[in-house]
Amino acid sequence: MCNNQLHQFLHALPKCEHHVHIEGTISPELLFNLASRNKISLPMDDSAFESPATLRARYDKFTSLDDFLHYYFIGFSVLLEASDFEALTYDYLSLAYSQGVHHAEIFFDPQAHVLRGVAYQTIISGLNAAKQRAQRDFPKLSVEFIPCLLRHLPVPSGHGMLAELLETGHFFDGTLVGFGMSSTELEMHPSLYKEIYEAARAAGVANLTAHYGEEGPPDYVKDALSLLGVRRIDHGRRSAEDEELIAQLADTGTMLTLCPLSNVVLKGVESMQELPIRRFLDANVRFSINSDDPAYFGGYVLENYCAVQEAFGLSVDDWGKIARGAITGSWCSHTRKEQLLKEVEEVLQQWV
Ligand code: HPA
Ligand SMILES: [Zn+2]
Repeated sequence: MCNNQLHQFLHALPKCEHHVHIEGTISPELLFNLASRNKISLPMDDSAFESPATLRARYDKFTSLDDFLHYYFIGFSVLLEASDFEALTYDYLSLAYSQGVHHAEIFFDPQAHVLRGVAYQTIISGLNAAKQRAQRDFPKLSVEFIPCLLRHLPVPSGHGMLAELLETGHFFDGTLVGFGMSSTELEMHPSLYKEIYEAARAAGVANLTAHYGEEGPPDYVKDALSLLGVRRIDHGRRSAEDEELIAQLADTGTMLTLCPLSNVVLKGVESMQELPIRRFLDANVRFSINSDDPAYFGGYVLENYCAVQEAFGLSVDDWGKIARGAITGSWCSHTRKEQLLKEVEEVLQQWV
């Protein structure tokens, strides 16, 4: 945990999380428990799966996004029942709330679950049950869900998943707040997904996002904006390498959902200090700070805030700018944004 004198302030500051994969919140202990309860066999030929301790030790040695994804997809194959998704989501929400998260937009990967025989309805009923329980228990918390397409699967499978999601009507009844895309990035150019995003837009899904600029070059971010019509970029870290793109992001108010600990653990950067946090702040690029896959990357939202503070020594004014930007970039109602902004201003006033 952060020893910096601003730790208490960062804890108290109402935070928005826009980039957490619910499947990335499974601890090694829970993973082994669920594997045993649901009779899912873990790979016998990988010594990392000998015990929770050996698995956790393997997480310290990730070499890249794809190296992590290999473990992430095996890890979430232990989720079977709606109650598994409910418990995972409720536990994440209670931990996030204890760290001062007041608005959470949670990713999940329906395509991979459906392909291994877990119905979309099973997943969503678990997520919804957790949301209802959390909103009852944590009155200052709002929760939204965003399904992500997976780029390592064939493009036609993505078309099929979008069609299934559209048929449920869940984009228009408050169940799903937007539509995203994740998984492997290099060589997965946005042009491959143009028709899928066009179909989503044509059906009336306005809140579109995609993971780009995590490992891929700034051109992927530019092309995601122009070809896919995304309103937000998940990660977007490498946008800082292109001055024109920085200006475009600032002018359009496009939010980047940065994941600092994730970038360090997956070796996108050698150290936290290499992240373009100061550059984005100075250029008025809106961003939020997020945990991505907290069970794998050594920290939830507050640990990410503290790590950024340790590396950059930001001021209360800087954090005010980050907090307001994250609220403005959230996918919630105008009224909810006003509430969140009020809560942030109350905390900021105590610290000026
Ligand atoms: O950081 C990520 N990047 C891409 N796909 C992912 N799926 C879970 N986490 C990630
Ligand atoms: Zn992610």
